[in-house]
Amino acid sequence: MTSTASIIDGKAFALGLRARIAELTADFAAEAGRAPGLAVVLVGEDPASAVYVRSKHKACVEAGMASFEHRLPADTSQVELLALVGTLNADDAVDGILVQLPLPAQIDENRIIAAIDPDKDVDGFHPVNAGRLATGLDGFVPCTPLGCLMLLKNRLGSLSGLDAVVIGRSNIVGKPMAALLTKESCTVTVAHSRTRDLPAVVRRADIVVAAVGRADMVKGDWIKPGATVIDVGINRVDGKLVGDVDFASVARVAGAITPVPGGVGPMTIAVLLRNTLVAAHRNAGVALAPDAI
Ligand SMILES: Nc1nc(=O)c2c([nH]1)NC[C@@H]1CN(c3ccc(C(=O)N[C@@H](CCC(=O)O)C(=O)O)cc3)C=[N+]21
Ligand SMILES: [Mg+2]
Repeated sequence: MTSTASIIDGKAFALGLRARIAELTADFAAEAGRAPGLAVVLVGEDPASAVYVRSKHKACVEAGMASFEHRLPADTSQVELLALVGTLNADDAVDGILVQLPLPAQIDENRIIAAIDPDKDVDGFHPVNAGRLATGLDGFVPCTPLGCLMLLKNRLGSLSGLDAVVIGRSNIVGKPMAALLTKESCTVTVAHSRTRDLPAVVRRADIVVAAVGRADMVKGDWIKPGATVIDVGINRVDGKLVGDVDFASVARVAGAITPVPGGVGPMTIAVLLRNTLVAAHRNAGVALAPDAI
């Protein structure tokens, strides 16, 4: 007999979150006399990046936030981009700054991230925010892992004591995801390209978060029956979007699974709005209840 996993509808969850954020945005605007503002910087013409930037802009406007888009040519120098970041850091209408990655080869991404005011770093990529997360201080948490955590808590309630395996160790997803799950009292394993017998490691997990960037890598026979599987992958194969998880085989074994598209991706954008709203409250000195979102 084959069972079928529940589908975790990230798109629906994200829409609910965005509606709640829109309400809180209106409250903020009434109190502060201005809308929260997000600046998004896109360097070059990468079509996938242009699509993401457009959906971020649309989500911002729908939530009642101000969206400032800056499109720079592909041959922009590092000095020019640093100057723009400096201008945005100093602009009181800008609560959050997002510089779309990847950047062209002549620009050092780490230099740009380090130049963003940590208190406007709504991506949570600045080393100060990574350090705050690692040490349990308030700061900005990267949008994708925080979105994954929200889906997990919505599905499972308490995560305390669960075995979690994060596949991938990037600064953007794997490392912050592991930190968040550790904070939730999971027993966390970070697996990666050098992990020996990855299927055996994944088979121990109650929670699997796949963030490796390899289409359909995680197979059904790696999954403990009933496990919750979060697929962070966004791979384009023959013009189609596919995750890091082989959905067909894993859905027969898992208890719940996120689809691609419609799973983690929409949560990333909703959390970006959430972080921008939090930044606006901090920058304007307006209180926001800790459990408001
Ligand atoms: N500084 C920076 N911050 C980012 O957060 C950032 C970035 N750079 N560079 C690129 C990645 C990628 N990313 C996604 C956002 C939304 C979807 C999303 O909404 N995906 C939809 C489908 C989109 C489609 O069909 O192409 C879904 O999964 O259902 C995906 C990916 C944010 N990123
Ligand atoms: Mg992000």
